[in-house]
Amino acid sequence: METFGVHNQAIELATIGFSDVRSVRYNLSAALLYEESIRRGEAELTAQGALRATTGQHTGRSPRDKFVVRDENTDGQIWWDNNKPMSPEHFALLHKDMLAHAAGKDLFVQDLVGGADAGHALPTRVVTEFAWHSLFIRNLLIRPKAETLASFAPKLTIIDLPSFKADPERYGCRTETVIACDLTNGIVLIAGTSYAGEMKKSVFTVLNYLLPAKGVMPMHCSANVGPAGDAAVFFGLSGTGKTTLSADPARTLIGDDEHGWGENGIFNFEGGCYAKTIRLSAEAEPEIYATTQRFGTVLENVVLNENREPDFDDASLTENTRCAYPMDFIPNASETGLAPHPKTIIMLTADAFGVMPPIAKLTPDQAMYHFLSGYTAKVAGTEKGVTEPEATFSTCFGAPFMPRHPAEYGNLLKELIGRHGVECWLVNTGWTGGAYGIGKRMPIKATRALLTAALSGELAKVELRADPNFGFAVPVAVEGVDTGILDPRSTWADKQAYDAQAEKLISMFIANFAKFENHVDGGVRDAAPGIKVAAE
Ligand SMILES: Nc1ncnc2c1ncn2[C@@H]1O[C@H](COP(=O)(O)OP(=O)(O)O)[C@@H](O)[C@H]1O
Ligand SMILES: C=C(OP(=O)(O)O)C(=O)O
Ligand SMILES: [Mn+2]
Repeated sequence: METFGVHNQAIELATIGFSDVRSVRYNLSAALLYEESIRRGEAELTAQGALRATTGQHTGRSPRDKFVVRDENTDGQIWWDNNKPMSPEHFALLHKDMLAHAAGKDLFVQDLVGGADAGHALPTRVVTEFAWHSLFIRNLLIRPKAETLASFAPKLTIIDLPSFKADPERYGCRTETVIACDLTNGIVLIAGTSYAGEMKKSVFTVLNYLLPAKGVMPMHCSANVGPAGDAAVFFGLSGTGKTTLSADPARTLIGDDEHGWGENGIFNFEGGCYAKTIRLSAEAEPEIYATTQRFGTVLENVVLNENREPDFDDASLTENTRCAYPMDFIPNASETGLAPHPKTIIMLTADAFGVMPPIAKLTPDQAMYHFLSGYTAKVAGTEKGVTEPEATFSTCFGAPFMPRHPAEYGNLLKELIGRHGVECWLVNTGWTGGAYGIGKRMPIKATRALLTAALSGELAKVELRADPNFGFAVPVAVEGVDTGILDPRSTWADKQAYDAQAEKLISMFIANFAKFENHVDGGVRDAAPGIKVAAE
């Protein structure tokens, strides 16, 4: 077996079961990974110097193909209603067959870290079949200092072999795609998908399992910090604006997707960002746009024209086009990934029903209600004639990544919000002036202006009114923002249609929350929508 690159000789791949691999390239830099990716025909250079790859059939995550090994350690810890169990025997067989599948192949290894707080860091080794996956994960996670690589000791190993097709009969999985997590031994196996996001969200899943046991709250959120040390976190499901809104020239970016909240404040799990690029505009998102026009960034499923220039309006491969870049490609990004205890929590939702106001102040009970609900709405987007949005309730704003019961995360968050006196806001980045199909998406400019006012403390001083459906407090007027958009009902031409839509959304919230009723106290139950109206 030929090996290249600096690494810990004591834990070469040969020592962890890869006996017949042809070559292993450890910790290659971006330039070398570009050369390897292009030479192998995995990816192409863009006109501006980014590296572009496509992923074939899978252009997003495969949550239904994700499994957690059920053993005596995990059995009592995992929320099995939300996680699919895999037997240790099935996992061992899958592991063995994947090791055998690697025979004769050239593999790539990156030794990286998940978790910027040294006290909670998870050294992670990522073994990939594709050179471009090696660059992706090198961009996304924290790169340890070069001089530490020779003694690197991973606590998590990810084996990512997209060309391995899993046999459901043999491994107890669902399709030929599988993401199998052995939380006890720190091994994640990824097969049958080339979507690079699976790797980063696997690290997140493992940290979401490990950290609550240490009293640290893991969060599916972006984070930034103002000049006065006023940190903010932005919870939200995919597409709600975590990445877009955390890139703010007036604030230092901490991270765009995954953070922990521990005794010293908040810390990024990652060392890079993974932004959506569909219809990306230089005007609305200048910092993110700039990352796509340079060496080092990975473009995933972005269509290139004949001059190899990206066409961000082309959704022919997927709506979920992406770019992946290290943190320092964003000007004003933190070098440490650390920030003080947050002053503000923003819960983002993209309400395609157009019912929710663009911003609302939440009491701690309302914050807990909305955290456990995890509401957003999906739009069909590409399907013609589909005007009806689909509600999604994903608890903790990230159910696919949460191995433990939501009450564990909820209780941790509640305690931290109380202890640090955190202000909470709900922000709707979705539709205004009608539901999807009739109204339009909230202008990014308006959302940014409202966030700036909330984060500066200015919004806490303005007059607030209670939303008749949800009970939370909505600003009546905000300087620099069109007053009309603050009251969603007033933006609808047809008020009866608004009321009917609101009623529908409320009943979905109530039906969804039934499973949490016995896990929360009366205050949180009373934060449900509709209740206030009925009582008055
Ligand atoms: N008002 C808005 N706020 C935030 N994003 C918006 C808004 N309007 C449109 N968008 C678009 O929605 C998408 C939000 O995606 P992103 O920030 O990547 O979400 P997340 O990181 O939460 O998955 C981006 O493509 C952005 O351009
Ligand atoms: C990487 C992802 O996260 P997000 O969409 O929240 O940015 C994903 O869902 O694949
Ligand atoms: Mn994101």
